[in-house]
Amino acid sequence: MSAAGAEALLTIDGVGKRFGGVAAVRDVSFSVADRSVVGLIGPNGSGKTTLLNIVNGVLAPDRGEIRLGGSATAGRRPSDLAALGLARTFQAARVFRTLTAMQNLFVPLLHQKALERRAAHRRAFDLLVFVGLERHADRVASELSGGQQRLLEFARTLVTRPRIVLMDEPFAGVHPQIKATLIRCIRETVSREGASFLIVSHEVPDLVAMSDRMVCLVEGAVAAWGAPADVVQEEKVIDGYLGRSEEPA
Ligand SMILES: Nc1ncnc2c1ncn2[C@@H]1O[C@H](COP(=O)(O)OP(=O)(O)OP(=O)(O)O)[C@@H](O)[C@H]1O
Repeated sequence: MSAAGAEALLTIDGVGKRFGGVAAVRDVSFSVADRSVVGLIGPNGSGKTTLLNIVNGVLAPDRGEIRLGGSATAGRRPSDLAALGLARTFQAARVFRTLTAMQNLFVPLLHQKALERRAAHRRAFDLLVFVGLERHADRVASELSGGQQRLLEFARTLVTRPRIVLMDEPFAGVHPQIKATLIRCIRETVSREGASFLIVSHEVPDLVAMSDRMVCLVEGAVAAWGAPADVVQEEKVIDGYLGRSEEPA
């Protein structure tokens, strides 16, 4: 059995990626279990987004393997991986700006042929209620605040009932109240829908509080992996990312 674990939903095993002379990701292994939240931390330029892009199928790794639900993802395009249950949110929220909040959820639902119109409408509204945007159902997405667009983007990822959601900096620049809503929605999606999350964030205390496992990358390599409270106390994580607080003389 590899260090990354045998029964995980997502397994990242010995993955590496170079851009010319830069080793952006170096021999990275960890896993995301079913129904769990994994927090991914590390300083700027440590390879977090590159790793998400590899998991998502946007970039091909130079070495190593990724398995989703037991199947190797090599050679699969992002759309194939989405069909296998992988969803993603981005640093800048991606919504259909000219559609209303309701239409943002309803339109992708209609593409799921199994759902008839009335059922799609009900599910779209339920998702709006879930993220607390029901009062804004008829507002065009571009008129929503940045934080509200982030909640809408999150609701959109749930439309397909993903098994795992990759999130890149979901809390950056977001009002504390919206952040609290997002954290509640993430945890409830784990418990209600059985989904898992891999979340990149610099908001370390929030990530420690909400994650089941954490991994820290420093210069593209895993500096620590394990229980959040342990990871943030690792020497390599303190030296490479968090720094030390001033101690009284
Ligand atoms: N397309 C690319 N071409 C060349 N170098 C790249 C490319 N993408 C990323 N890099 C380099 O790879 C390294 C890792 O970058 P990456 O964006 O993955 O880090 P990050 O941890 O996500 O950073 P941040 O926290 O600032 O978003 C950096 O040195 C970056 O400059």
